[in-house]
Order: sequence, then structure tokens, then C-alpha cells
Amino acid sequence: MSDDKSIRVKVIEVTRWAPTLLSFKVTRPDGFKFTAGQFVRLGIHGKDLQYFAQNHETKLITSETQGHEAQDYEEQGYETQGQPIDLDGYVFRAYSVASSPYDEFIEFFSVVIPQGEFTSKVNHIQVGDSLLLNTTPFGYLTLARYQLPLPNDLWLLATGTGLAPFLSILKTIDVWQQYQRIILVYSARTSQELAYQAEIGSIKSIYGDNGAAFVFLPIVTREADYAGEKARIPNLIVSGKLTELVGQKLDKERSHVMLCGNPQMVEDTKEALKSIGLTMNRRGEGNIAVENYW
Ligand SMILES: Cc1cc2nc3c(=O)[nH]c(=O)nc-3n(C[C@H](O)[C@H](O)[C@H](O)COP(=O)(O)OP(=O)(O)OC[C@H]3O[C@@H](n4cnc5c(N)ncnc54)[C@H](O)[C@@H]3O)c2cc1C
Repeated sequence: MSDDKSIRVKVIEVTRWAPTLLSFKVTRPDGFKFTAGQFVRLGIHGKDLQYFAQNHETKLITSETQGHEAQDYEEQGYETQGQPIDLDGYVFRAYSVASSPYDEFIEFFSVVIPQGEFTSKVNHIQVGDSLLLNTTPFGYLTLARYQLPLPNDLWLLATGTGLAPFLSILKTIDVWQQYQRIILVYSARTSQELAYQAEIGSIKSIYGDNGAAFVFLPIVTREADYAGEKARIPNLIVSGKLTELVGQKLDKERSHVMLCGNPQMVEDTKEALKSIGLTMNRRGEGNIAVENYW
């Protein structure tokens, strides 16, 4: 099995936020273009990861069936770019791009599911490892889906790694020029799992200076002594507390809303938004756009 869209990319940076949460940057394939908010398919194979080559126990499990060690791939190199790659044994998953379309690298923000076929391997990635990136970008969680004229406010509501497409959107200059206010609501289980806080803190000054006003509302759902907001996003909408916390009304006339992450949160939030009069976006019209992660 092979395809000519998958390109070998090299891991150039890994950041660990929490035991089950990490980000990684990979080299950007020549000519690879995407729109902020889109996702790609990433492929992983234990033979391309140094950990599996070095870890004796795991090597016993993987090497017999998977053949090569990471070193072999260093030697075969990344010059396989553009050539069909044998995809046998690779596990592919959808991943939103977290980096800006203008960046020279591509960044991803990943959960680790201990029994997950893909992420149990991603958990061990190190600088120098390689992954496959299918260079066809997918998805409509992008600004292009909305018809002009745009309303005043853009609400970006994320749980967990559902933050990724919004980071990419916030790292474009257009979004800051097209809206008057951008509100990012980011919910995680614990404060440790609220990743990218420093980056979010400086994002407006880098990409949106003189552009839209920015409100960032971090929320945790499972940490009893967290000093900030502890609530679920749908409840905040229905109770009207979101308006109070953000200082801005979420309404049909002036808001676009994008939701991304946990399907239950997406479903409940959609219903909460509909209950206050917002509508799903179809063919450019309506307020709400969504992306489910599983
Ligand atoms: C359009 C799209 C974009 C995606 N973008 C990302 C992304 O940017 N980052 C990312 O980590 N994942 C993303 N995912 C999910 C990703 O494709 C995988 O499901 C995830 O990496 C787990 O893979 P796995 O093989 O280890 O486990 P899987 O067998 O795929 O999933 C096992 C279970 O883990 C849970 N799960 C899956 N993904 C997540 C998650 N992100 N957070 C919390 N629990 C989860 C679900 O309960 C799922 O049933 C995206 C999915 C879709 C459809």
C-alpha cells in the first residue's frame, strides 16, 4: 500500500504540558499549504521512533514485524519526500494544525490515550524522529465558510486539544482585522492541562496589534481548588454567566461561534447556543460552525 500524498516529516521540537498532553513541531513539506483551522492526516510507525529502537522490551514487540530501526530511516533519509511511501503498518489519524499558515514548521497539539493506537506511540516521540504527513488539508472550520458582511464578534470555544485550530486561526492577521472582538474560551480538566497560556497571552500583540479586542477565558472542569472559573461551557451559556465573565453578549446578531473538541461538549454547546437563538452555519449563513474530534 502506498500513496503519493504522504511525505516524511522530521520532528524538530517537542513540548510536554502534562502527562497526557504534548505538542510537537515538524518540518514543513515544500509547497504544503493549508488554511488556518484545517486538519491533516498524520501517520506513525514505531520503526520511525528512536524510543522503539532503543527500548529493548518494546523493540522485541515491534521489531520482528516492523523490520527497521529508526537509524535505518535516518540513512534512507527524508529524501523520500515526493516519492510514494510504503504505508504498511502506519497508523493514520486526523490532526488539526496548530501553527500559523505563515510558519516554516507545522505544529500539532496532541492528547495521549494510553491504549490509543496512534497516541501511545506519539507519547514517545523525540526530536529527530519522523512521521508521515498527508499533504491534503481537510475541513471547514475556517473563516472562509462565513459569508460577508461579518458580524462584530468571533467566539472560539474549545475543549482540550480542540484548541489547536483556534491557535492557527489566531495566528493569522486577517482574523484580527475582520472582527471587532475575539473571545477565546478554553476548557480543560485541570489547570496543568490548560496549555499554551503564555502564547495565548502574547498572541494579540504579535498578530493582532491594532486589530480586534481580545478576551481570553480559561476554564477548568475537574480541579476543586482552582481559583478561576470552574464550569462547563454549555452551562455558562444557558445561565448567562458567560456574558458576565466576558463582558460581552453572545447573540445571534453580532456573533460567529466556532466549537471544537469533545463531541459531547460540542453537542451540548450547540444545543445551549440554539436555546438562546443562534443557528447552525450552512452555506455561509448562520452563527455556529463545529468540529468533533471523535
Ligand atoms: C477532524 C479531527 C481533528 C483532530 N485533531 C486532533 C488534534 O489536533 N489533536 C488530537 O490530540 N487529536 C485530534 N483528533 C483526534 C485524533 O484523530 C485521534 O483520535 C487521537 O489522536 C487519538 O488517537 P488514538 O489512535 O491514540 O486513539 P483513538 O482510537 O483514535 O481514540 C480512542 C478514544 O480516545 C478519545 N480521544 C480521541 N481523541 C481525543 C482527544 N483529542 N482528546 C481527548 N480524548 C480523545 C476518544 O474517547 C476516543 O474514542 C482529531 C480528530 C478529528 C476527527
